[in-house]
Amino acid sequence: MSRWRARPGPPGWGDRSTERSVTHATAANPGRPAERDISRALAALGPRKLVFVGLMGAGKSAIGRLVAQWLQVPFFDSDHEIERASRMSISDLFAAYGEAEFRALEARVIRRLMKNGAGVVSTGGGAYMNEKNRRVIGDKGLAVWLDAELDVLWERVSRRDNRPLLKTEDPKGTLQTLMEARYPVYATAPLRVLSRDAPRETIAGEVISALAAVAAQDTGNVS
Ligand SMILES: Nc1ncnc2c1ncn2[C@@H]1O[C@H](COP(=O)(O)OP(=O)(O)O)[C@@H](O)[C@H]1O
Ligand SMILES: O=C(O)C1=C[C@@H](OP(=O)(O)O)[C@@H](O)[C@H](O)C1
Ligand SMILES: [Mg+2]
Repeated sequence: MSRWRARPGPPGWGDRSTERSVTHATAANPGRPAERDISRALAALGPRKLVFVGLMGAGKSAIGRLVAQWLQVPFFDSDHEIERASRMSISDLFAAYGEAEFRALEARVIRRLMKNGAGVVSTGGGAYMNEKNRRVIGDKGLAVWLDAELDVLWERVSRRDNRPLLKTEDPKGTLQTLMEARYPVYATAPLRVLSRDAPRETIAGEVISALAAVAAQDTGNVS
C-alpha cells in the first residue's frame, strides 16, 4: 500500500448512502461540498497533485482553480506558468517559436509543477499527449479527465481566439479531429468527470466526489 492512502475511518465511512450530504456553501463559497467530502478528497490526494487534463474548453483552468480553492491547496495553470516564464502569450509563443518549442517549455513547466506536495495543476490540452508528461503526472499526481462533447467545447472556445491550434479554416472540424486523436489517451487518466452545460460548482463538486471515492475505495481495501 502506498504512503498516501487514507487510514480506515469510523463505522459508516465509505457508506455514502447512510450519510446525509451537508453542504458547507457560504456566500463566499457557493456550492462548496460538505467538509466530510473535502476531507476525504484531501486524504485521497495525500501529498500529490490533482492534475486536470482534457481538450480545450473542457474547463480545466476554471474548474481546477475552484477545486483548489475549495481544497485550500495551491493552484497552478501550466499555460499561465509558461506565459509568466516566457513573458509572452501562448499565441505569441506559437507564432514566434512554433509548437515544438512550446511543448518543450510545457514539459519543463509540468515537471516543475509536479514537485512539492499537494496542489492542483491545470494543464493545457496537449500536455497529456506527451508520454513523459503522463509518466511524471502518474508518479507525482492523480489525473482527472474533464470529458466533454464537441458542442460544449466549441461553444466555449469560439468565444475567444486565444488558442493557436484552432486558427484554421475549419476550427470546429479541427477540434473534432483533436478529440478523435486525444480522447483515447485522456481516457487512460484514473479519474473522469463529465464537463457539460452545468454550473462550474456542479462540475467541481463532481471532481471532489470522484476524489473522495478514491479514498473510500482505498479504505474499503484496508481490513
Ligand atoms: N461549467 C461551465 N459552465 C460555463 N462556462 C464554463 C464552465 N466551465 C468552464 N467554462 C468557461 O469556458 C471557457 C473555457 O474554460 P477553461 O477553463 O479556459 O477551459 P480549458 O482550460 O480546459 O481550456 C472559460 O471561459 C470558462 O470560464
Ligand atoms: O490543446 C492544446 O494543444 C492546447 C491547449 C491550450 O490550453 P487549454 O486546453 O487550457 O485551452 C494551450 O496549452 C495551447 O493553446 C495548446
Ligand atoms: Mg486552460
